[in-house]
Amino acid sequence: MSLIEINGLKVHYPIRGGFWNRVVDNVKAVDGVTFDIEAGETYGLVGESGSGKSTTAKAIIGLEKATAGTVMYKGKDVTKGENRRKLDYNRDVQMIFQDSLSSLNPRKRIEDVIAEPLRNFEHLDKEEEKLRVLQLLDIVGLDADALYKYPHQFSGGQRQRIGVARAVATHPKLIIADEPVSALDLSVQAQVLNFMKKIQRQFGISYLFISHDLGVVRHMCKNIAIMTRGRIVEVGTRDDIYNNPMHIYTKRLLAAIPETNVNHREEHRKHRLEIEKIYQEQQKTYYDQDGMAFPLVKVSPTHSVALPPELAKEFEQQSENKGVNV
Ligand SMILES: Nc1ncnc2c1ncn2[C@@H]1O[C@H](COP(=O)(O)OP(=O)(O)OP(=O)(O)O)[C@@H](O)[C@H]1O
Repeated sequence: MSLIEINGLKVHYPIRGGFWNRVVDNVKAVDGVTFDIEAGETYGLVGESGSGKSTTAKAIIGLEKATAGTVMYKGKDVTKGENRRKLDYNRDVQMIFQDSLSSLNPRKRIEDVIAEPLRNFEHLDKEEEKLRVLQLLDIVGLDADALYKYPHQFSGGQRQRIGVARAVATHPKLIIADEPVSALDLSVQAQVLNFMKKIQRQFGISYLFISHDLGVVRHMCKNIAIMTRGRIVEVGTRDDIYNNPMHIYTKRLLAAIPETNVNHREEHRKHRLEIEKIYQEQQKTYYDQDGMAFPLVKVSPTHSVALPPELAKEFEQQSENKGVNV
C-alpha cells in the first residue's frame, strides 16, 4: 500500500460578483488530481507558476479545504478533520516552503522556531527539548550558537536548513517541499538538495517535491507528475519523462531547462523555439477551449499522458499494430 493516495482532488475557489454578490464562476485551481506516494520515495510535482501545485500541497496538508476528492492516509480520508487527529496526520506530514524568511517567524529565536513542533506534539522537559534541538541543528550542519540567533541573521541556504530541521523534528513520514530551492543560488541549491537526500536516508522520509523546474527535479525524483491548469497531463518515471516526453507541455518544460554546455546552446535554443511554436499551435487547437478535459491514457505500465480523443485513438491504433500491450 502507498504511504499516501490522492484521488480526484479538486480545489475550486468561488468568484463572486453582481448585485447579490452571488457565486458567478469558480477558479479551478486544482481540478481532479490523482497520484500516490510510496514510503521512502521522492515524488515530483512539476508545473509552471499558477498550475495549481501549491494549492494541491495545501489541500493535502489540510491548509485548504478540498472541494472534492480524497487524500487517503493509512486507509482513511484525511480531508476530514477527525481522521487527521486520530491518525496523528498533522505530526506525520510536514511542509517546507520556498520563502524561508517569511515562513520562519522573524521574532523567534532559532531554538524556539525548531522547538515549536516538539512543543505541539511531544511534551518534553526543557533539557530534553534543548538536546533534541541541538541534535537537529547538528543533523542540518549548523553550530550550537545558532540557537540564540534570529532567522534574518542567516543566509538563504542556512534558513532552508533550519526549515528542514523544524520539519523533521517530529520524525514525519512525509515532507511536502514546495519549491524548496527556487530562491537559492545554483551552488547553494545543490548543497540543500544533497542534504535533503541525506536526511531522507537517515529518517526514511518520503518527499512530495514541488518545482517549476524539471532540471532540479531530475536529481531528486523517481516518479514525476506534470501539472498544468489544475490537471496532471503526464505521469511517469524519471526515464519516461526525460527520455520519452509525450505531452507538449512536458516538452515545453524540458526545453526551458537552461543549457549549460556551450557546444549545445545554439541547438538547444533552436529546439526551444520549435517547441514553443508547436505549443502555441496545439494550445489553440486543443487546450484553449474551456471545459476540455482529456483523460490520462496509459502508454506503458509506468507512463500516462493526457491526450485529446483523436490522438489517443491514433496512439491506441499504433500500439495495436505494433502488438504492444500497454
Ligand atoms: N485563495 C485563492 N482564491 C482564488 N484563486 C486562487 C487562490 N489561491 C490560488 N488561486 C489561483 O489558483 C491557481 C493555482 O495557484 P497555485 O498557487 O496553486 O499555483 P502554483 O502552481 O503553486 O504557482 P506558484 O508556484 O506561482 O505558487 C492560480 O490561478 C491562482 O491565482
